[in-house]
Amino acid sequence: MSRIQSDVMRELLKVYFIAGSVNGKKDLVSIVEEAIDGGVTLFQYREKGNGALTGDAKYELAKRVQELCKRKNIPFIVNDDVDLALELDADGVHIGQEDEAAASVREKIGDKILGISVHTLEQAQKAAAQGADYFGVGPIFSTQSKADARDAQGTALIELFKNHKIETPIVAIGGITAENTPPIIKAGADGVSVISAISQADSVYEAAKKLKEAVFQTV
Ligand SMILES: C=C1C=NC(C(F)(F)F)=NC1=N
Ligand SMILES: [Mg+2]
Repeated sequence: MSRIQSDVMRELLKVYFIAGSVNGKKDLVSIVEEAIDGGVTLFQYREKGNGALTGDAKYELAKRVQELCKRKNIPFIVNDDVDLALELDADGVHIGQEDEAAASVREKIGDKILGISVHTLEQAQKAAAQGADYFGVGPIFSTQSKADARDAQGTALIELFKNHKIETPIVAIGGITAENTPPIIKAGADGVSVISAISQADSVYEAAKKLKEAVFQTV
């Protein structure tokens, strides 16, 4: 296996759904199935926040969601927990600046997908040098999903990266909805990632479908 091509990565990032057991109104497997049927292109298992699962319960749920993603041909990414990603043979991991160093994660995961949250041009340049396959950039708008989120930054950082000819695929995150997606894509993001806009929707299927339309209708 070799590292993912950036044009393939850009396609996967179009509608990137992120969720764990605490984010939805019903069981995670049903939510993820509906989201994928609605048009989600990539899934990240992020088990975080009050009441988040740990240990065997976390492993069992992750395995069930991974099996669903396999059936639906959607890559399965694990947030933060590199050991869990390796145990499951997940398709990749996503890490933040305060998680394990990117170089050592790349060492452990081989050619799997490595996503890194970046908040400055310097962090982006460093992350690219350490083998990031994509950047998570945000929060674009204020978010309810991350207790320790930084201040909302709008699309400024996406535009800065594009002006500096950063080649690494970029997915925006933070308070994103179908309504506020067009300017994010226009600013140069390859896709949008969401938690609540899909996981908290009355119709998960419709929310995913609307988000996909918002991304693909923005030229
Ligand atoms: C904190 C995060 C920031 N960005 C992303 C992603 F959208 F995948 F890039 N995932 C996270 N868990
Ligand atoms: Mg993290």
